[in-house]
Amino acid sequence: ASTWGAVPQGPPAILGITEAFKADKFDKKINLGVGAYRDDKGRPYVLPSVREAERKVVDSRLNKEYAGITGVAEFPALAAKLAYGADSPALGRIAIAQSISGTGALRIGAAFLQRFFSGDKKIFIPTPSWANHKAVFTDAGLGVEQYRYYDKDTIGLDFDGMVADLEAAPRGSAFLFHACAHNPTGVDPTPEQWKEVSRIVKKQGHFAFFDMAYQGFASGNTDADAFAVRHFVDEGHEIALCQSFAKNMGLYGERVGAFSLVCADVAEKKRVESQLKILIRPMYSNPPIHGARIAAEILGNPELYQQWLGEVKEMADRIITMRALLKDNLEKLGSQHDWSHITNQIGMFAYTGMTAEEMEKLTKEYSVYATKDGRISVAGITSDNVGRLAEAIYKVKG
Ligand SMILES: Cc1[nH+]cc(COP(=O)(O)O)c(/C=N/[C@@H](CC(=O)O)C(=O)O)c1O
Repeated sequence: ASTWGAVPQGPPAILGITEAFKADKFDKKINLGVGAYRDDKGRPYVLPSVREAERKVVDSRLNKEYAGITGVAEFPALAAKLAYGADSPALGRIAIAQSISGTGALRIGAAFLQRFFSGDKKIFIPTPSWANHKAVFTDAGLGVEQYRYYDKDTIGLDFDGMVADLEAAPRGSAFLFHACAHNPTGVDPTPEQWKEVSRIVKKQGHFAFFDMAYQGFASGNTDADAFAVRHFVDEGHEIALCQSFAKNMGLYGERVGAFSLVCADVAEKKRVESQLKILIRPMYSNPPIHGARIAAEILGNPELYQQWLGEVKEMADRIITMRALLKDNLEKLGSQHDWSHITNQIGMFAYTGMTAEEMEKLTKEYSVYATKDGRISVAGITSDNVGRLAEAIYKVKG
């Protein structure tokens, strides 16, 4: 038999939708499957502040030497300031390493838990969660369990179910929380609900593991989007945090992110950071330098930082406007459904509440491409296609 004769064919990944979209010849086809921002003309968007920062980096004619294991020197501390707040008293006791974007941060965190977590080597993730979460944690050797999160009847948060599952889990369990812009539902806890979750997590001695892939991109305000993370730290939780700069800086393919652990004190932070290095070195040794230099240039340069804040708010505002336009168009067509979830939800995605069959019809009959779970990437909606999208949804669902 051949060397790899036993290797089975795997199922198509999420990117299967993009292939089908590309194959569709209809000139008014709409792609709502891709998890990346698009401008109002449906094009990928390179932020001007990123272009400017990149020009500065290139003009500085830096060498191409290895970064340290924890990344481009000035980047991690700047990423921590963005997430935790420049004036956070915790900054000095946070162990942090640059990562290969958000996925890489999740993988470092999963591997660290697998190696050092004192509780059960498993993590509770929301139902539903990002399609890749389960595989990242499982491949790192962690068990994965679910907690209730989305309520399909209200197309909102099943807060009572979430609380019940937090209470029912064994003391000292690890829980994954989406810090803002929950993927795929777009449904976030309110600040009041986050305060209640923090209280229960503390009471149960649970460990809070945050995935913050959309800071600034959700509400348009980097501080507002970091509320949950900062509240938990203020309440004394020693959290884990995964950051991605894919969406909020549009650095998708540059793979810029960070993984951090809030420690008890500086001595613990030093020990933890030493173990992060021991874990990262055999994983990929050290991270790519170009994207992190761009991000550090933006985060470290006051003018560029202000320019970037404006641009990330523009992206968030366009998403918010498209949500409102879609809801208005559906109502103008005479749809009797309550579509308020489309504008109540936040971030890149909207959970329409449509069934797999309805999503199938949207694709087959109207060339609207999206995942079967009813998730649409709002970034794929433009002023030009929102009318046709509303008509398609109205014809399929009424
Ligand atoms: C919640 C969440 N966490 C982490 C990531 C990883 O992003 P990275 O590019 O590694 O920084 C993504 C990406 N989500 C979109 C893209 C993808 O699936 O890869 C998506 O849901 O389409 C998330 O939605």
